[in-house]
Amino acid sequence: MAENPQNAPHHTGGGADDRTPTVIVDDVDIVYRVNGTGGGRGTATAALNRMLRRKQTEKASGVRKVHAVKKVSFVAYKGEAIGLIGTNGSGKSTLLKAIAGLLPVENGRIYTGGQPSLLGVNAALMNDLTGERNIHLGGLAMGMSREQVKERYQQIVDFSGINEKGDFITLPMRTYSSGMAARLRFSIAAAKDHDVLLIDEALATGDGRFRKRSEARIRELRKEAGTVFLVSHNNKSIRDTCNRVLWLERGELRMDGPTDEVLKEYEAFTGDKPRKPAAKPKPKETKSRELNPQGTRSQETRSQETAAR
Ligand SMILES: Nc1ncnc2c1ncn2[C@@H]1O[C@H](COP(=O)(O)OP(=O)(O)OP(=O)(O)O)[C@@H](O)[C@H]1O
Repeated sequence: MAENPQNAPHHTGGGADDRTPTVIVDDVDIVYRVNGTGGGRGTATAALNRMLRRKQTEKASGVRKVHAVKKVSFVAYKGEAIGLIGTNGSGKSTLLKAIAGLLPVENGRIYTGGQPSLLGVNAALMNDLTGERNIHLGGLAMGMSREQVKERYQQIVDFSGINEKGDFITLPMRTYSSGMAARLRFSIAAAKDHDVLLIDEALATGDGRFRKRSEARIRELRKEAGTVFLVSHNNKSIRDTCNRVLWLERGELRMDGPTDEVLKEYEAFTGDKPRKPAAKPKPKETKSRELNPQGTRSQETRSQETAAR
């Protein structure tokens, strides 16, 4: 990597002693452009005007910008498993895609050491091909040799658990449930040792047993000196697998640090678990209500109020 990691902001997470950086995200903005949000049509004169006034072209032709990631900076190191959390639409998947090189950045730079692999619930496998063929093609697409794929084939099938309920691996993927397909995708990706593995909600679709297996594999991948990024709304999965958490909110990096510290703040923010136990309600005071940061009452406050009635 060309950039000097000293220039990048310091983070409080950690665990890796050798501190070899694998991903550097330096002051990155990512902007989507959505076409066709304006009037769209118009007269030939209006079209000519748009062409002549280039500065106004985007607005006039109905292109709307969505600023999905704003001035985000961090450095990821070998051996780290980093959870990306944040409420819906906060920019987690967008940032992951940009690290994978699938989205351009508007400003700033992303440097990666090694090849990042994005494993998402939408990762492309061929629906009309059997699970077996998809394992072969997926393995080759990730850069494994034919021999390596052959060698690991059975391990992938066993890990996925696809054949636990019958010989499904020789059936086309379109006959799989969404959970089965997600398991196969994860199993293919996890068969390879990755420099940087990016996982987007893949664990959400598997059942409890599969999730445990996957979490164990993520820990293994960390030990094998890779870096794992995990986007998830399941705080338990993040707690069990990650040593560091980045919290994005409205596209901005709100917190970066050790898992427990960040999750504690995040849970207080979302109202999942209030930071402090709520004070005992005074029976006659019905007007004052504890609000969480979104302005909604927390579950606990509500049940205390109900109990007080
Ligand atoms: N293809 C797209 N075109 C335009 N805007 C998009 C596109 N994809 C995402 N966005 C917008 O970018 C912002 C961030 O979206 P993103 O999917 O990265 O959030 P997220 O944190 O992964 O959300 P979730 O937890 O719901 O999956 C949102 O405002 C979303 O509407």
